[in-house]
Amino acid sequence: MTPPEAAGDSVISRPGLLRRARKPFLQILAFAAAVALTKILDGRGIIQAATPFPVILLGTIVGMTYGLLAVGIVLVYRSNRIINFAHGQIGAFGAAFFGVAAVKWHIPYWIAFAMALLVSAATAAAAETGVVRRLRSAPRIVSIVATLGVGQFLVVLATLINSTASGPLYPQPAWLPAFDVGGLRVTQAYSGMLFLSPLFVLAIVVFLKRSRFGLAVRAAAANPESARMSGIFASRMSTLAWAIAGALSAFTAILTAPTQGFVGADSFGPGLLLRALTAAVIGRMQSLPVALASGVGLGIVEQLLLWNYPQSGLVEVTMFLIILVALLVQRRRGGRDEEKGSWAAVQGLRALPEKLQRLPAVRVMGPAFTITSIAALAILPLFISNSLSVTVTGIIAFSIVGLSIGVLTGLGGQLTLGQFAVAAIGAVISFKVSTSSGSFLLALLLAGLGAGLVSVVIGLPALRLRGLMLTVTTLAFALAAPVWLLTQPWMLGEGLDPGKPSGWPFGGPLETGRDYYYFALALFVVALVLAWNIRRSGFSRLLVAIRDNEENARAFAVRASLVKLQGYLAGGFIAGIGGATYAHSLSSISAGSFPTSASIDVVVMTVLGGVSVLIGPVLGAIWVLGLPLLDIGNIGLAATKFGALLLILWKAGGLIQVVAPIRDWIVRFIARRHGIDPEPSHVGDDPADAAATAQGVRTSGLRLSERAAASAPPAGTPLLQARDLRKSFGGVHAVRGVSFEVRAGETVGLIGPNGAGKTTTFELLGGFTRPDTGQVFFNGEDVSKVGPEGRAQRGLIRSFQDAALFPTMTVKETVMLSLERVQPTGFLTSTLGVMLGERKKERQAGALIAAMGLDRYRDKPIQELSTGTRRITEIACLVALQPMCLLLDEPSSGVAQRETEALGQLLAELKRELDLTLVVIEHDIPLIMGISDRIIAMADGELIAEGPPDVVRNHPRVVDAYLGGSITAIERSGTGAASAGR
Ligand SMILES: Nc1ncnc2c1ncn2[C@@H]1O[C@H](COP(=O)(O)OP(=O)(O)OP(=O)(O)O)[C@@H](O)[C@H]1O
Repeated sequence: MTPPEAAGDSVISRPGLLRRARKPFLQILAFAAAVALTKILDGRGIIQAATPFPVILLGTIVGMTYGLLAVGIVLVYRSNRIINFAHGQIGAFGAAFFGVAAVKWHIPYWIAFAMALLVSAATAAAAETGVVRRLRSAPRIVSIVATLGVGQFLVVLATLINSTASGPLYPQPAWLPAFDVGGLRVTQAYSGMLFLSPLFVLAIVVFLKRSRFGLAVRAAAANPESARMSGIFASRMSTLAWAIAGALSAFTAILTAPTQGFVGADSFGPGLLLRALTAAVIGRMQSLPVALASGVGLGIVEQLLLWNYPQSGLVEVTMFLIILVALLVQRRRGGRDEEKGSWAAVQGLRALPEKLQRLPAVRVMGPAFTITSIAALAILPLFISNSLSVTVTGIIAFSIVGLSIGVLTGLGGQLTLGQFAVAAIGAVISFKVSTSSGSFLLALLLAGLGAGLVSVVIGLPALRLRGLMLTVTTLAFALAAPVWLLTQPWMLGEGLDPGKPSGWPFGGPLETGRDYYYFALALFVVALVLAWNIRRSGFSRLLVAIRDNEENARAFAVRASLVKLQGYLAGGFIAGIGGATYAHSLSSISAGSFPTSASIDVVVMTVLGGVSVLIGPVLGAIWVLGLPLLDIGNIGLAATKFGALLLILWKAGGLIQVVAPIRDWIVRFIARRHGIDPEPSHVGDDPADAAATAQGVRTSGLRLSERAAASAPPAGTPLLQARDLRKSFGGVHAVRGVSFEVRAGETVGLIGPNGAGKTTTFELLGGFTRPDTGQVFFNGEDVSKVGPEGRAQRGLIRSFQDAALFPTMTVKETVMLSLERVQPTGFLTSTLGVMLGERKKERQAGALIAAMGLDRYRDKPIQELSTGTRRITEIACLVALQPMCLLLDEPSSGVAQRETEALGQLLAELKRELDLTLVVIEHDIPLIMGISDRIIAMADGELIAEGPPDVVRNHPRVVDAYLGGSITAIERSGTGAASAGR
């Protein structure tokens, strides 16, 4: 086991004066660069006049607020790996409380101040325990959407408790000085920001660094698992981190309140959050001081821009660009801060067992439901007014954009918050093309393609860095689009009439709301078919595999980056169609038609409906946009605003989880009428049997018809070579100059105590980690610069210690995924619904599953299998991948002791059947000694012995490395794994 990358390095003290001095030095340098740049721009007349000092001072003060908020965002991110969208509102709520305490109850300023900080801290802690922690088994995006709900709730609550004390009426901090600098009046509140903020952050840093709690908070954030093992309650520490963040937010809000007009919903909405997020991103979501300093820097940049170009929307664009650049220059991070597939929690409809799926009555259920719904939609205009048709058209357009989120977020697992802005691009293109060419069909096609390309461009920076980076870039885009991009004269300018579809095949312009409604409905059906094609095709398998376990997908030769980009393209295309549908329904469109809130609403809507199913976004749109149409007054509003939050807390998978039992009930009814047991045997913890599998392999003649392109070299020739590989993680030298060679047809065992560097060596061989120095040769080719998927493509395939595979995919889907190496799925054919080769893959997967004795589990999701059965499934996948050389990482881990002998037989059988070369890491000494031709032993990152099992077994350095004990004794005791270092 290797520990997760230590998060939070930056506040943990680092040795060396130079290192410690580096950051402030860089900050001073950046400040000097900014001043120099200002001077240069000034000299060239790009900046209007010499920027007065007060502008910079104001920037510093405002920047402090961004910095403080950024610090809170980083704290929360480090604890739960989520972005808290209620962060600003939690502070605003504290500020509202402060208003009441200081003004109504006449409590002295600083006492009320302390009380307000406590209120916000408690609110944040409550949000963490009541909402975020409840949703911890669901994907992070659900928690994020829930924090949006918490934010909305708090805004309403804040307005309820305090609607009087705001703006100039709001108390200024007592005892602090107020003075003038040039034209700027530094009020008491500004003084507070300027002088108290650094002190407050300093106090927090000292608390985190010096106190027992602080240490625990950092330890829990860096590695919850090991923190728990050392007796720290990780969850309590994360509550504490939220509480600190809440207090910080209140601190900011109370001091900024007197400088603002009214502390309303928008004052703490996405705009403010984006500035804070930008600062947090520059701090790599890790470092508190860098986040604070960046916030100040951004404040100065903002004031400079506003001073020189008032009202131009340049601030948002600059933030967007800064985020892009900050992400692009950041080093690729280890993927270990990823969540492990928790998508099952939002699964809407469980896959039905195959024999049920085959029943005609069950088969027609889906299409019958869809056709009935569309027929109902088609006759709807007959019963509603023309203007209501226009409103319903809007719902349809939102649903189309929602479908695109279903693809990107539901399948791809990437949260996008800028999809309505992407839709806006589609709208503009559709307007331009239709007015210039007169062809609405061409306009729609180009609208989709253009929006798809924009979506790819926004996705690019987030491609390298996993986690929530797409969320950040897309949010920035959602903010920059309406205030700058769309207002440009070459986009929408002041606003324009988008025109109604006319010409072939529409006939005259679709003037009435009803006519247009049918057009929108037709586009909805097109988008629905596209999204459906994607969901049922091999392409969705690729997306889901990457979402569930990117590393493993790449080890299975899936080109993760390409697939993600294709996902962005497909999602963008559908959003573009949605944007065009929306635009032409209106009589005039402007930047204001595509507000940031629409991008966020459409995500909330999709998650609310059910992100994991096709119709989720439609259900969500009906709830969020349809309910308020009913004449039920505030109930409708309450249902959409707070109902959303409550619903997600109740069913993380959204509305679909509420209606799913209806489908299951109907299916059970049909099954019983056909005499089929609807609940097939519960096989979860009854593991597949390695001995039976070995027998199956022996008798089945496993070779699949297609062979991978490259053929294996003759036995005995060098196949895999490691040359002087070195890798350090910080101060840990995991691998120190390892060289060895594996010849075709060999089985090589890699042994060594815990932490010897075996897994890291595998990562280097497989291309998952770049070596500091050294090379890897495979089949005569230097593959050192080739990524894992490229190496897998060439036939060098690795397995993982935990055999986690793809938690939400079924055994059949997983095996079909591994057939992709030899029979790749086409992106275009998938989206167009041409399911070439799917049947064949299904047949081959079926045969392999049967040969491996996995028939009982074929429709079970991987996460419901025992480790032993997962191992066998993994081996089935490895066979389907048709490797030349297999790197197996502890194949016996999780397999019962009595099964390991059979496992050895199984591996030998596979090797013989498939002409494999094997490199195996094993702690089970009898097993590895039994199957290997040669053993390589490692300790402390170095190779300590190499040779036939008998020689290595008695090698003094090997004996020494195994805790000074005798490896033969370990072997005899039969508990190799336990005593060899576990
Ligand atoms: N990403 C990483 N960040 C920091 N340290 C790491 C990382 N990966 C590995 N290490 C460290 O490198 C050393 C070698 O780890 P590695 O997992 O390769 O050993 P191993 O022999 O495979 O051990 P095990 O048998 O427990 O799997 C360990 O000290 C580990 O803590």
